[in-house]
Amino acid sequence: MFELQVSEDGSKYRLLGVRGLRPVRRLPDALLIGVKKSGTRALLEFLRLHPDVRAAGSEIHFFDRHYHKGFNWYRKKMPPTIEGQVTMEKTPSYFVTKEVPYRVKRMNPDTKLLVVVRDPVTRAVSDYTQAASKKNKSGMLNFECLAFVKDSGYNVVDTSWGPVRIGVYARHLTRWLRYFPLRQMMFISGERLIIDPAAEMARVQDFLGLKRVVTEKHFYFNATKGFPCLLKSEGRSTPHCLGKTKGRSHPRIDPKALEKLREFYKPFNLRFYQMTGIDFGWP
Ligand SMILES: Nc1ncnc2c1ncn2[C@@H]1O[C@H](COP(=O)(O)OS(=O)(=O)O)[C@@H](OP(=O)(O)O)[C@H]1O
Repeated sequence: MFELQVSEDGSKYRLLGVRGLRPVRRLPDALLIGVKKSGTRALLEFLRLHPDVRAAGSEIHFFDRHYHKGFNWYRKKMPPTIEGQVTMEKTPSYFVTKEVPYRVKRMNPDTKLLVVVRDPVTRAVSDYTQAASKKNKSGMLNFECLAFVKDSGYNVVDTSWGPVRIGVYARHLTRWLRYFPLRQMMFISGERLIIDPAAEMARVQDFLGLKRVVTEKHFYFNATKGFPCLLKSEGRSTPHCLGKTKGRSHPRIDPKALEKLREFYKPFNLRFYQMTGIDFGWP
């Protein structure tokens, strides 16, 4: 029951003690790969309530931006864990970045992959709302101008615009399925995560092989915020909600533009339902 660990330079051996009792930084067992603006922060915060889950707090962007720094750099960004605990990281851009599936497979072909998805139309509006909140408002075109090709009268969707492109989930998933079997991926409805977080958490904990510790007793619905919030969590004795950048009010968008965007997404959504075997029920 003693563990030998190779030191950083690979030359010396050190006796660590009883296997698994000393917390060490490990590469993630599970990744929350997306999708941006679908509820990824909420899911990660809910998972962190579990004593057997340890997750990096911020988005590390290893597989899309820092890959050249190597796996050891990435490992050092992870929280220390003891054996049996699940190490996690979330970076929502992983789902839509071409190179990422291959790189994750190289790290560990058994990595479990979690994907939160939300109606791509509201997701696009949420993405736009975030971008607009960062810019000075006068410098930002309105949603309708950005989502459609100029002078097309809402008839041609601009698929090169990030907030639109990200929502074509079937296309991104096709890439992941070249490297990972579907059974290694779990899809979580962003809508259900708001309506019934405990039920979604039960499924997620099962998928990760964890005891169902996070249950309805951890949540309450905060009517002012309009979202489920947490009754208690590690290091906090008082109830709290996610920050004010989560659950922003969205601008009014021309209903005709929204309708056209819904039409655009329909075949991709149906394809996504077929691929995952889940009907997400988006209008
Ligand atoms: N419990 C709870 N509290 C607050 N917000 C919640 C919650 N559950 C899901 N959501 C939805 O999460 C949306 C933000 O998604 P992400 O966390 O994935 O955004 S990000 O990609 O990390 O920026 C955010 O989008 P907006 O409503 O557009 O701000 C929320 O709708």
